[in-house]
Amino acid sequence: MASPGPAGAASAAASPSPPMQLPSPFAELVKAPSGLEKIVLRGARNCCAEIYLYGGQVTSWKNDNGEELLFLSSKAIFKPPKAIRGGIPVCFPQFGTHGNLEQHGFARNRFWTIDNNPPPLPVNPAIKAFVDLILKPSEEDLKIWPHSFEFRLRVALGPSGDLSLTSRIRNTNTDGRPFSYTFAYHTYFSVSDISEVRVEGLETMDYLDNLKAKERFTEQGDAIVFESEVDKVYLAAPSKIAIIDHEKKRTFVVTKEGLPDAVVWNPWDKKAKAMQDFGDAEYKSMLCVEPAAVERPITLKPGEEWKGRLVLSAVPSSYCSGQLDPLKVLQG
Ligand SMILES: O=P(O)(O)OC[C@H]1O[C@@H](O)[C@H](O)[C@@H](O)[C@@H]1O
Repeated sequence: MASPGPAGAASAAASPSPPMQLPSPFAELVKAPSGLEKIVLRGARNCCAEIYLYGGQVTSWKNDNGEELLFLSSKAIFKPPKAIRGGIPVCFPQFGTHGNLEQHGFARNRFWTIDNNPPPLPVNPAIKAFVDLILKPSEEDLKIWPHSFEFRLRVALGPSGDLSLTSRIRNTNTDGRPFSYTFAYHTYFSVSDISEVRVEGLETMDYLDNLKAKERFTEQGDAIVFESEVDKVYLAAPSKIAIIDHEKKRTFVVTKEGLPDAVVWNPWDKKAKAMQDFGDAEYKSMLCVEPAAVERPITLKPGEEWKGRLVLSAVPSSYCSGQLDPLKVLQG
């Protein structure tokens, strides 16, 4: 019996193409109105997630009640070479301007394919909705970043609605050369009102301020609140960070593995207006908290593989009129 081919082959086939077989019966490949293909993962009740092959990018994550938890700009452009504004773009092999490549590297504006036969990954057997994607460099990519790699990304929706992204990057250079890269899961959270949001877990951390020529500072002892533009790379941040949305009475818990740093970004009003693919007032309803490896690039020798994981959960905040217990959120 013939095994299903890779998604790239399916998308290149003459239309109408037969429905693509995905390993999970809870995953479906559909064509978005833009013409781009996306995978829809369906979890319990109304939980679901959407992942575009373009950018290997998660663009939607909904909870039990079908409420959207990620921010996606109403002005997002679903057309290469522009990266999709919102969701979870993957920044690789460069975060920001930390190198000579285009801002945030090229993985976010390349077409990924479905990997129907990935190397085994230890998984929670309760996870039924998942998809594995893969990105390999094209001839053009090799001209701008002369390294051969395999980047495997698994996106999974857990039984309680948690969203996990697991990246495995392997150096497949055949000339014996190592390579180094920086990385981020550029996660855009949807929030009720940025002035009602605070971030816990980054207090007292050192950070590089992108608004001050990447100079190093130390954060004060209080939770982070937002009153103006923020663009900071927190160094050696803890593995759990909480984003508390008082108005929505919702807390996002961000758990990261293999990613020492965490970027916090909100463009605020002036920068929002300057961005073509972002609404003027949309800065009020989003916040980026991005597990990352920025300060110290990751180096892989040929044959070596790196793993970096992000798990997102959204829980009702116990906050009413008193203080939320940050330890409960961060440890619980
Ligand atoms: O507009 P882009 O390339 O998607 O980047 C958005 C922002 O992404 C953040 O991660 C960076 O820290 C910011 O400096 C940057 O402005």
